[in-house]
Amino acid sequence: MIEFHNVSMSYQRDTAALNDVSLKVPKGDFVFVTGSSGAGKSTLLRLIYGALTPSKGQVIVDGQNITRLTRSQIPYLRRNIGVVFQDFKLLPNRTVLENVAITLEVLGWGKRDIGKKVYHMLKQMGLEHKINATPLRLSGGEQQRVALARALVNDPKILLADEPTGNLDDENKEQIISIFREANIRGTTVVVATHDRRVIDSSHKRVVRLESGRIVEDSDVSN
Ligand SMILES: Nc1ncnc2c1ncn2[C@@H]1O[C@H](COP(=O)(O)OP(=O)(O)OP(=O)(O)O)[C@@H](O)[C@H]1O
Repeated sequence: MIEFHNVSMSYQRDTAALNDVSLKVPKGDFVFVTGSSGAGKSTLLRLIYGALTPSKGQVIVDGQNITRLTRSQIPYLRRNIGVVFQDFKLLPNRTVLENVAITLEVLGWGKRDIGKKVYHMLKQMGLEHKINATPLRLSGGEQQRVALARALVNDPKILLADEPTGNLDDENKEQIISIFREANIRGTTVVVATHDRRVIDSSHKRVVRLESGRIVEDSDVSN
């Protein structure tokens, strides 16, 4: 589903954010990417959804070499990828319902189907009573669940999440991780960047550890 072949990425000359990274994430896998601040976790995720192109090497996502995609092809790649950003990136002046509906509007869904699907998704997230609230009136955990609902509402092939449990308490963390697990059981390939040791240890999933832009540990023996 996701393949990195000798990928290097430099934002500035002479400093590599990723250095000769090779990695395979098969369809249906669940992987934590960990490492200290600045290790390259966000860079690795950005390369998967085509926000960056590698300075060297190839990135293959869902059979497509993203290095070769034109700018106009990137939105088509992203239709299959749900992304949860470190800072949520919710639209502050839109309601919870509108924030989640955007994913389906972009895909051209009809209004009635959007309403049904979004309500169902928000109910699953325990947010049905907040559909008309705006994000600033929500707690951090609730905002995170709205961001997750937006990323998952179209059942994407891939879910990418950057530090999704950052400022959450244990109860909220557990809730977020179980949403990832359920999406994974439904067939979504999940890649989560986190430095949260407790979340990783309690999940018993594959762990890829980066240090200074290189993979220094991969718990998957087949890689
Ligand atoms: N937009 C940018 N311009 C220049 N350098 C950048 C940029 N984004 C990241 N970097 C550098 O690339 C390296 C990897 O950064 P990245 O954000 O991928 O790390 P990270 O592991 O996600 O860190 P964190 O846990 O703090 O989010 C760091 O040295 C960082 O300073």
